[in-house]
Amino acid sequence: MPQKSVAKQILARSSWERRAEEILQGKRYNLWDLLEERGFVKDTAGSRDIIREILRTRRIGAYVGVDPTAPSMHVGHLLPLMALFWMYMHGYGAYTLLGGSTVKIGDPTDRIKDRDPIDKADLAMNVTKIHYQMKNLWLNVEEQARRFGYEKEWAWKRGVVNNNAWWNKMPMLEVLKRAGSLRVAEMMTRDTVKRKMTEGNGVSFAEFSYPILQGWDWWELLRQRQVQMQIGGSDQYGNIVTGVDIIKAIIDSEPDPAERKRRGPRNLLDDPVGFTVPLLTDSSGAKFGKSAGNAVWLDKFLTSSFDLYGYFVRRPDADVEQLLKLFTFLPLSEIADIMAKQAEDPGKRVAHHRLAYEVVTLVHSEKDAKDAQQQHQMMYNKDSTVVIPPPTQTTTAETDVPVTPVSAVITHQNAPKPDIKLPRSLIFGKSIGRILYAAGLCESATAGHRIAVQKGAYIGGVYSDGHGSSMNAAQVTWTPIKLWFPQETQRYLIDDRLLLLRRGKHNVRIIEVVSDEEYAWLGLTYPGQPGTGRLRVLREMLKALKSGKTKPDEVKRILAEEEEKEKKEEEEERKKASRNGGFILFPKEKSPEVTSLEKQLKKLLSRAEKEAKDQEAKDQEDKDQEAEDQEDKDQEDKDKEDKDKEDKDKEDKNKEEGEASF
Ligand SMILES: Nc1ncnc2c1ncn2[C@@H]1O[C@H](COP(=O)(O)OP(=O)(O)OP(=O)(O)O)[C@@H](O)[C@H]1O
Ligand SMILES: N[C@@H](Cc1ccc(O)cc1)C(=O)O
Repeated sequence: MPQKSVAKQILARSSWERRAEEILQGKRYNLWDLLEERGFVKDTAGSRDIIREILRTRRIGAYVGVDPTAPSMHVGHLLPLMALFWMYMHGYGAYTLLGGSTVKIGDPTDRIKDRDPIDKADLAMNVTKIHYQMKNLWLNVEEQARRFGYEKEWAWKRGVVNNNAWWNKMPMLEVLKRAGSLRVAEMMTRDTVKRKMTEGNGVSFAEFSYPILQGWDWWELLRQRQVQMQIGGSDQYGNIVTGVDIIKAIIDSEPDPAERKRRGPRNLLDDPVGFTVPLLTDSSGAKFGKSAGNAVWLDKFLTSSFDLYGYFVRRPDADVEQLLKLFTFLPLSEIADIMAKQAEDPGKRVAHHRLAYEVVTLVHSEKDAKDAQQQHQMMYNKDSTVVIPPPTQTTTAETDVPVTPVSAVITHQNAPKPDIKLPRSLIFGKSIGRILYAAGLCESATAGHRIAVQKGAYIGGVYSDGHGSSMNAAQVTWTPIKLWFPQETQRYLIDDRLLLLRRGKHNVRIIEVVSDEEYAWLGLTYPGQPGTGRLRVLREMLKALKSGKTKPDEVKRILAEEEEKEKKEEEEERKKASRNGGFILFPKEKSPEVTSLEKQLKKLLSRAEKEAKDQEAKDQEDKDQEAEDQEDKDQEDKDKEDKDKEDKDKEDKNKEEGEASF
């Protein structure tokens, strides 16, 4: 090991020892106390005192595992993850494990019915999506740590691991040899096993083995990264306890005498430990998650920032304080201040808005949180003030706060789906640059080509050479995209319907390839679709004409302008293409929809023109008639006036004559 690294490690160790001492003297808090005070700890595997002591004295690692049974994690997952994030921010190793192998068996915990097997394309999609979701979440945690004043040190460690990494090459014999001494009687007493045997269709060998796989994962992480702790939802208690037993069995069966010597006699502080967090449930008490179909997803494509924000703003008043403790990094003293403000005017839901803001900031971004807050303010909250929090710079000591149970009311049911649909003709016939543009991974087809030349984008899956090479769906491999011929792209299709593209490190698109008919029927268009600009304009014009909002002349003018613009753009693209090395440019073609719309518009235009002319003539007729009527009326009035005057003159004259005769 290089000297510099050794020196750093010695420094990190001595600072940890100093810190342990300060905790002992009460100058610092123990992270375990923070986790308990905030309500994260439900059950423990290992005694609380031992766990507390382990956390004080050792910079251990911890992990939370997630099986990719859906293309996104949900708000329920965030609960054990928040405990893990706290550990990271206090200097412990923190890892999220993606169950690329365990998902193929499926955790039977708390289920009576068998899980439906997951198909290859869905698995590849889920693994990819959750992998990048975890990575992005970690980047956001990094930012939140800074925002809340936790200073990152060299020794902070975090990571995303897929259990494929060991299961793909693990001989069964090795598992049986090392973990085989585990007694099954204990495992037979687990609730899930008992219930499946009495109320369900029995327990399969694979299901029975699931906790062993999970326990072995933990062992691998302990061996490779000092992960001594596992965290999970409270349904995971049985698996965590079995994991502890498996690890002990594996250690006891160590065949290497040197390793046995190195380990020495078992020390309680070396034992694997774990804890479960309370389960986030819906109002009926059902676990909030995929299987119950009541999940609020963390993926923006499945639950928008606006909806995620809305979900937290709608939590019952009685839950909001506890949710602030569980789902935010706000110090308890600040939460107390927020709750005091909330009590002054509960109608303003200051605490709810702060909770929503913090969660969206962590899961999506601060900008998304600000936008969502503004939108909510505009839509629902016209005259109430919503607090946009200033960036927090410091933490304050955590204090004792009683824990209340959390109940969550579910308002959402979102079905998982790929990010985007694209038509077959594009994937099978167009250049990769156009596909990148269509997938929203760059701002133009030309930029897409440039990215391909510079190898800045990747395609997921395994290149099929046509000789039966198949992919391991739970392990997506990425190949740099080159400026290849269009036919090349289709070879990366998974199950003939899914394409995975990535630009840079984290920008991933999961594309479902559908037939052109389905695409047209759904009324979808993609950026750069031939004739799309025209299609949109034609549709708009047709609507405007039908509603009578726009005159035919105006429509003609707009159409001519649009045509001119398209011509210019095409010319520009052609020039750029030849400047950049002259890659293949596909001629723009008119789609059948454009042709049919043009026909409809033409018909409608000529009808509208005729109607406009008729209307004009009618208007003129009406005008003439009106003028005539007015003339007649004027004449009538004049005649009446003349007659009245004549009558009055006559009357006056008679009056004068009468007066004279008296
Ligand atoms: N509602 C929840 N509250 C707290 N923790 C949860 C919740 N849902 C999931 N978790 C925890 O997140 C981790 C990963 O869970 P998992 O991947 O099995 O998701 P899940 O939603 O429980 O899946 P499924 O519904 O398919 O069983 C586990 O530790 C699990 O206990
Ligand atoms: N069994 C866990 C997921 C998991 C998978 C593998 C692990 O090593 C840990 C956890 C669940 O279903 O919630």
